[in-house]
Amino acid sequence: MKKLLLLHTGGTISMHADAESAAVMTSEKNPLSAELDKLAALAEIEELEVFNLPSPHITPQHMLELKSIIEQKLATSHFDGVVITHGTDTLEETAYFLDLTLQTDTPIVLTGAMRSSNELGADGVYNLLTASRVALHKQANAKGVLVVLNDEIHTAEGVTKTHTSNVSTFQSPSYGPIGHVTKKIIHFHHTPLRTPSLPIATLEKRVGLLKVYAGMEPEIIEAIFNTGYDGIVLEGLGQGNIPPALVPEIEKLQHRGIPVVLVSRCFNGIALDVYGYAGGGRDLKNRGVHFAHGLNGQKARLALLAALHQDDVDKALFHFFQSPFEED
Ligand SMILES: NC(=O)C[C@H](N)C(=O)O
Repeated sequence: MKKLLLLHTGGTISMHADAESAAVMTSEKNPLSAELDKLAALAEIEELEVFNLPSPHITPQHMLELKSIIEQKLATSHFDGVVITHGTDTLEETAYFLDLTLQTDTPIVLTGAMRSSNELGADGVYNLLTASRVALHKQANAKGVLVVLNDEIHTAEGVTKTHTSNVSTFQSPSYGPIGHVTKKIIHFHHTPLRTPSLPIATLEKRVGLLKVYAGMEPEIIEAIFNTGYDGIVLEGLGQGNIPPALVPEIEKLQHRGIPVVLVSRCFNGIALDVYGYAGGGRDLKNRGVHFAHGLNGQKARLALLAALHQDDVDKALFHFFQSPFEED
């Protein structure tokens, strides 16, 4: 029989709606634990409650702790797959952090739910079942960390939460899902390219994320670096541009050795060094700004955070943000 490691971290999938107020609340006893008989035919399950947190309470420190537990479990016993239940609000960030920092071919699949355990149409147990089927499937090997909800299989790198409440909230805007789950078969139709990994053991640095807007005031950036950030990600405009008033602040950051990474605030596409005007992508690249090539802001923030913890930060920034995208 196959072996599955099931790790709970909290989120709506582990919550219930209060009978009186209808507010969705953290459950003392995880409602999923009473449903494990539904997975019994698939595998022998080892279940562990790592946290019981709503996902807005999850920090990179929790992600690091989760990563260490996975490493330790995979080093001491054989598991055919790992499933992690997680709140959906920051699920993509934990998935991407694990994808960046873990080095294993064992399938690791995150799942969650949009409706809590006792709500009509609750999607948690169903998502847990399909995520487990994917994690135990031989084709899930060596595909990096995956996210499975609503019968779709997404990569940690591509996926994002796109809707506040709809059960089909998880989408990969640039590439679509890499596979689908049906009642009978699991159909992988794409093989993702693996992202370069940035292994880390500790977290001491701070990286901020700012959304750029028309007429953005330079004082915001000044305020950020006066409060001790080690790196900044800007969600720029369009193909990767910012208002010219911000450029002197970007220069100050460069002089202080604080790396700046640029992504686009657009929902789809890649930030690039196309425009040569003041604050345009070409101008920013010439000033040493790094481009995150299709990552969204919250994931670029984690990539920069991980890069800042490498022994040779410049090499890590180049290795991660530049070299994989250069044409021969
Ligand atoms: N659907 C969910 O899981 C949302 C919840 N606020 C969480 O992320 O914990």
